[in-house]
Amino acid sequence: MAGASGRLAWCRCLSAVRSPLQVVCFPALKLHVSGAAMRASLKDLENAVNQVKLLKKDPGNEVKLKLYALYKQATEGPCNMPKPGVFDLINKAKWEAWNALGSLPEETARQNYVDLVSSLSSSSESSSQVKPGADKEHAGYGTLVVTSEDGITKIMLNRPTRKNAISTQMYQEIILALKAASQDDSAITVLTGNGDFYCSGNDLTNVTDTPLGGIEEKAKNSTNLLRDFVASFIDFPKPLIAVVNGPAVGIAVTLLGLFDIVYASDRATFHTPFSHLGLSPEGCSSYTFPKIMGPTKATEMLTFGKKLTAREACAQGLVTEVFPDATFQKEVWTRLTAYAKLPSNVLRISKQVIRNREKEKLHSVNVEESSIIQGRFLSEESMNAVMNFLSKRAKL
Ligand SMILES: CCCCC/C=C/C(=O)SCCNC(=O)CCNC(=O)[C@H](O)C(C)(C)COP(=O)(O)OP(=O)(O)OC[C@H]1O[C@@H](n2cnc3c(N)ncnc32)[C@H](O)[C@@H]1OP(=O)(O)O
Repeated sequence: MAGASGRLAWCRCLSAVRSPLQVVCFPALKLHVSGAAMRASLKDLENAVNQVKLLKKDPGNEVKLKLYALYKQATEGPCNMPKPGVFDLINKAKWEAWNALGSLPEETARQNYVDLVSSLSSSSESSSQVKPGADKEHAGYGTLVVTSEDGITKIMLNRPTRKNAISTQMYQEIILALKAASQDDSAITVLTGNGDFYCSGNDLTNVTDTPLGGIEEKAKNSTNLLRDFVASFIDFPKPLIAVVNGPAVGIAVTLLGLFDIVYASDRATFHTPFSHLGLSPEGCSSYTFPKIMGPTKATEMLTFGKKLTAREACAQGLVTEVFPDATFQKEVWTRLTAYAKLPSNVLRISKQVIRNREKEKLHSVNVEESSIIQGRFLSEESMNAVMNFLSKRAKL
């Protein structure tokens, strides 16, 4: 079906995504998927394409890429183009957006396109009037988008082209964002990812900025950062909710044991390949995982790197509830908005009653895990694994 409609979409996107710089600079939008009945027709798709032209507000390049990818998937099926070269940034971004949809059925892509346009149209209509409670974006973050609205502070990991890998800057910004959220007047705090991944874990290029003190100093700095980062989750005083919008890897998975609720799209997977990377468990998972799922299931994940589907993770208690990807955002945010209306002081007290007696233990586990991993950072296995990834010889 790679006919005129496909070529039209390509041209449309070429004019929409003007420069790679804009892809980075436009603020990311919330992609609320409407819960409209499934099965948009071809006519609905055509109407939605026309509606895009009438939007009053530029939706930003992230959304345009998403629209492009959904349109291509809806009209041509899974990505059928060769990956563009590294310097062809615009076409590479488009290719990645389309390719990320994998084997999503054409009808689902069509429905998602129509839903996305309808959510953009309604937000574009209301954006001309400043209404109370409208999204308030917190300034000053380079790797996150942090917003507060309707009693919810949302911390969104925002490096979608790196699958939201956690760079050194992102570790530091998450610590700061959690600190700020712990003191703001929101009732609950949510961590989620922008794009098709929740988070691909530690950014493996973090090791490349070795300080003057050499790799020993690098290992020490990384360990201190890891310990402080995990401590900020242990100490977080209000309900902390993970909205796992896609695959999660490494530290993004282990930390889930410190969250109060974990909602996952059925597209999400949970993978902790520490042994493959020459590393040892962190994020207090050596303690929380055996408690959550029992020691043998924890060993399969943490020692042998077994990757779980969202449904498996839910059956094992790591995930609270799984939602179909097509309605994930709508269902989860509807539920969270209702939860956030409960009295915020009671939510805080309730969390602390449930969690506080474990806090001391968790801090001591964190210190112990961090000291063990410091040795692992310097091991030959770990360095080889990182080098293999960086030289593109290995992927999980
Ligand atoms: C403070 C220290 C803490 C230390 C504790 C360690 C904790 C951990 O989290 S261990 C786990 C670390 N994570 C990984 O090993 C994941 C590595 N990434 C991958 O295997 C894959 O990228 C993937 C499976 C996550 C996704 O594959 P795919 O869908 O095919 O997408 P790409 O590989 O093309 O990714 C796009 C782009 O993003 C780069 N990237 C993805 N993840 C990472 C990462 N974790 N670190 C650095 N870079 C990452 C990837 O290299 C691609 O870049 P380009 O090729 O330049 O486009």
